[in-house]
Amino acid sequence: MSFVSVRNVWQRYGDRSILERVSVTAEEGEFVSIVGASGCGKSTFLRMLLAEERPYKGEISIEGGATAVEPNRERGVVFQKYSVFPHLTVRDNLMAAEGFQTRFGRLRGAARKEAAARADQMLTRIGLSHVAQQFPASLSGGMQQRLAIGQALTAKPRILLLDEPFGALDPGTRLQMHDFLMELRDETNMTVFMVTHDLEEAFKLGDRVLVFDKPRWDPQDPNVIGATITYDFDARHGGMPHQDILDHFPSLAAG
Ligand SMILES: Nc1ncnc2c1ncn2[C@@H]1O[C@H](COP(=O)(O)OP(=O)(O)OP(=O)(O)O)[C@@H](O)[C@H]1O
Repeated sequence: MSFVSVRNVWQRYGDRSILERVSVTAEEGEFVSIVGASGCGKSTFLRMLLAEERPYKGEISIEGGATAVEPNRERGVVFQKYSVFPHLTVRDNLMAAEGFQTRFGRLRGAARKEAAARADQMLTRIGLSHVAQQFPASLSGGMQQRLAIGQALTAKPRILLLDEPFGALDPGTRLQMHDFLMELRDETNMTVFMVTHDLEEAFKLGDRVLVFDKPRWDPQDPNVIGATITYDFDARHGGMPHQDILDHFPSLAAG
């Protein structure tokens, strides 16, 4: 039995077909990168893994059970896009992520002190110690992204969903965050699904790279056919280099 199993999943909004016949499995600890043209349903796929929305058709299961009825951190699925709370300071955001791991969602006494120490360590690792007492809205886009990643990672989820997590970062910070993510992944054996528009990043970080694309076009009505997984590349052991993919799928370069 696979850790994550997606079986013949379809999604529609009104009369628009977004995804169709999506089937894929992932083992625990796998890092799955997802690429594809803009608007082809990659974020929709992540939202269904989170159980934020239900598929129109088909089934998604995690460890053999259905995904949660509602987004639920206790199930161990965390989406970096939604993790930051605007009414909490940067430091409290990291503390709050730890709180989700406790049964009652609140840390007390010694546990709180230890969580505070870990939050401070995380602040150093993501380079936000100097803004610990500020609110997220006062941070730059790149800093907000770092906070979201730090917060999602603090929860040590079993499944981490990342939607273009490094998009707003300068190249140096981006490389640092890559290293940081890989370190934490090794420590926790979490399973990661990451959407990115950067093919090089997809192949560098991923064990696999899934390509979402429309298998065919209806020129009369482009909305009638949804996207699906057209390729599932092995990115380890010298899997197909991303340059070759660019040659085959120039549309991916445009993102
Ligand atoms: N709740 C919704 N209701 C109606 N349409 C939606 C909804 N969510 C997404 N869509 C539409 O579904 C399509 C797929 O959106 P989605 O965000 O999943 O694509 P994406 O591949 O992640 O795109 P991008 O790479 O640009 O982020 C888009 O055309 C979007 O406008």
